[in-house]
Amino acid sequence: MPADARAPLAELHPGDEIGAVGLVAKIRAVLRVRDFRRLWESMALSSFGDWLGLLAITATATSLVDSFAGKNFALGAVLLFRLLPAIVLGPLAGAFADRFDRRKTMVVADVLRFGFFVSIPLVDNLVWLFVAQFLIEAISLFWIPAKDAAVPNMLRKDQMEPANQLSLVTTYGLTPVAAAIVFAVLESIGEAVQLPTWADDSDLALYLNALTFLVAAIVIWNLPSISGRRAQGATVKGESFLGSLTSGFAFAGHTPLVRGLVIGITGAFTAAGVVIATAQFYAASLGGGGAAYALLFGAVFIGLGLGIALGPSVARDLSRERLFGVAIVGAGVVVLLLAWTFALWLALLLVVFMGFFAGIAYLAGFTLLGTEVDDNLRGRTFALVQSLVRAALILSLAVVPFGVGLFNKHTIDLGAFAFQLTGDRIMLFVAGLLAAGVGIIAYRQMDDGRPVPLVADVVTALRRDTTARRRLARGGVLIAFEGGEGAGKSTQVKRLQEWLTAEGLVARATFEPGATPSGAGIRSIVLDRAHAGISPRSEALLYAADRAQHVHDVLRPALDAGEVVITDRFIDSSLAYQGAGRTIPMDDVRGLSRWATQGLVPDLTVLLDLPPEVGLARARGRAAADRLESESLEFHQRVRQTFLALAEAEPDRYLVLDARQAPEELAAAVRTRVAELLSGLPLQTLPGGTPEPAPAEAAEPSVDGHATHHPHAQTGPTPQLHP
Ligand SMILES: Nc1ncnc2c1ncn2[C@@H]1O[C@H](COP(=O)(O)OP(=O)(O)OP(=O)(O)O)[C@@H](O)[C@H]1O
Ligand SMILES: Cc1cn([C@H]2C[C@H](O)[C@@H](COP(=O)(O)O)O2)c(=O)[nH]c1=O
Repeated sequence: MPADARAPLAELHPGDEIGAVGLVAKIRAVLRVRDFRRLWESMALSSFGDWLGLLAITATATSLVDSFAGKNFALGAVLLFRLLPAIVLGPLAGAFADRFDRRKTMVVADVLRFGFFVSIPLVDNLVWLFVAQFLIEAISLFWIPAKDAAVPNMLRKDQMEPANQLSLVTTYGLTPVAAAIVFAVLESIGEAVQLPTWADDSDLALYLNALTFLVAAIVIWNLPSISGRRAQGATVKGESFLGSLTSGFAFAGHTPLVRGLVIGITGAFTAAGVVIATAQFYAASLGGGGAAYALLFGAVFIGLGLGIALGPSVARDLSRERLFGVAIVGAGVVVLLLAWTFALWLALLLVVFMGFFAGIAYLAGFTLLGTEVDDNLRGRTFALVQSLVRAALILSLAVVPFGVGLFNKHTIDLGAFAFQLTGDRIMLFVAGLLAAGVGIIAYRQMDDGRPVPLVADVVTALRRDTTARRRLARGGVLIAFEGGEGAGKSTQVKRLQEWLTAEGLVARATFEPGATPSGAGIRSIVLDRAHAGISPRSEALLYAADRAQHVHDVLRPALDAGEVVITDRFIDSSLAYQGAGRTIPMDDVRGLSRWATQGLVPDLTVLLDLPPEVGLARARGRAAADRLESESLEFHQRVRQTFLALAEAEPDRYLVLDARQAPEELAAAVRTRVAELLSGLPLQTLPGGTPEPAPAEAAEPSVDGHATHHPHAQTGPTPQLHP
């Protein structure tokens, strides 16, 4: 077809799609947002301080008592005082974060934490240590929801997931390691050098920790964007503090998505508490003692890290609502398996998997809270979750030892196989059931009623099978025609569209390159013989750009509406012409096209195969040769061989026809195959199966530049087709 012979189908739409970009690039992009970067830096500093503080406080607490029991009591009390305030103060802190200037809340909290941390070594007394610890935790409860609620205002919705990945890896991966190293260094300095009494033992670590909060306060003070609209004062007009507290609870209770998240997160943390509380008994039962315990502990963190880092890309196509429930159920199933595992190596492997699922669920839940909850309720929602999480942890840590003691040891004799059933394993089993149960409940609460069955959704998402996913989502059908010059593609596309329309289906004919206004510009560049100097790579990029716009403006909307879309050329043309013709590595061309189309693959590709000399002669009978038609015969032979090789690699998805046959014969063969393909699919049908007055109308663009849906069309089962 001549370079300028095609009419544009749709106007350029200004919205840009975000492509599949690597995690590092996404994180870099997030860090380029100045205010988020500063907040992240200060959060990293505070988190480092927190871990250092925990190490220093536990060391100080145990150093302040002498007996073994006393040391254990002091250690337990430190952890209890860390968790306790959240239960009482968490919801209040959330209402505070939603009502008042979040920046001021965070700065005041950091300054107070600085003061209390400095006071611990100065007062040097166990009771004050507990009091200070309680107060620091209580203050942190105001800082955390203010920060969590502020972040979504700094970033785009699609940036929340990488931002959370970065925050979680920083808080649970980088800063604890850094804190442990610094703590060890400070401890050895304390041992090597004679220090004054106000700076001995773990005091240096506590002072350094205090300093981190002061620096964080200064950084946050200089970030006015954290305040947002709250800079002008309280924003919840006409609502008392108590009122906003209760409306926060009501929101969480009555919004299925949030209810599902709260149930899922709380249940998962209860189960996590059980796993933590039984870990030492379990490690002992594996015969590994303290070393096994340390290994299991490390394995959880490896799993968590992998889940947080890789989860979003592994399950890229799955909705986060579904991913959340599925991941909790996954973690629960692994815990159930752990309860019956007696080999250390297997237990370690399962624990990595458990951490992996837990990491995915945590990231998905946290991201959903940030993206789906309105700014004016976000603080309360985050705070409610953190209170429940801590309460769940305390409860399971307190109750589980009784459960373990209660069941004690029983030997189960199955004749050929006897094993010991211990309380810790029974508790683990209960934890697994609990996690799987809450995962299912959360999934049910949060499911948005999409018609795609869960298992098929998960399997196709993991396989990246976009075609199957489109089918599952009751999307339309994409048919591509491929072949060399003059093979008869345009002729067959037109015939097929006319037949489908006569059969009562909404069928859209389109083409590449040039089906959009910007694509038309690209078409005239790539096909104009005057542009002889275009390099192969730039040619490949031009075709990919045309395709990206084509998918965005024409193919996607039409497929989403359930139409049958027939395109004259698609990805295979790039592989054949730019890959084989221009000898660009196939994988590069494939990657480029995949990126441009976001993985869109035709349901059927009809290859009209013709010796290039015949096709070129046909094309030349029609118009003067364009830039690509003017290429050598060897070039066109490579193109033909590549088309054939692509079809050979996937015979089920291709229909290869000898294009030397008469147009009618070809059209009949195409109809037979398409009738088979469409049989029973729910597609857009014309009212009463009435044929369209003019076939081209179905492909008319709307005024906003997007493909239109036929005004009277409806989605229904495909009528019996008559090939
Ligand atoms: N089966 C056929 N046998 C003989 N001639 C045909 C056949 N199909 C189409 N033609 C003729 O060959 C020419 C090219 O056909 P058509 O435009 O459909 O091919 P095309 O593959 O779309 O070409 P291009 O790749 O240049 O866009 C037209 O003149 C058309 O009438
Ligand atoms: C999509 C696509 C096309 N080409 C080439 C193939 C043809 O020579 C022209 C298009 O002309 P037609 O008359 O519309 O068939 O462009 C290509 O090289 N790479 C592609 O991806």
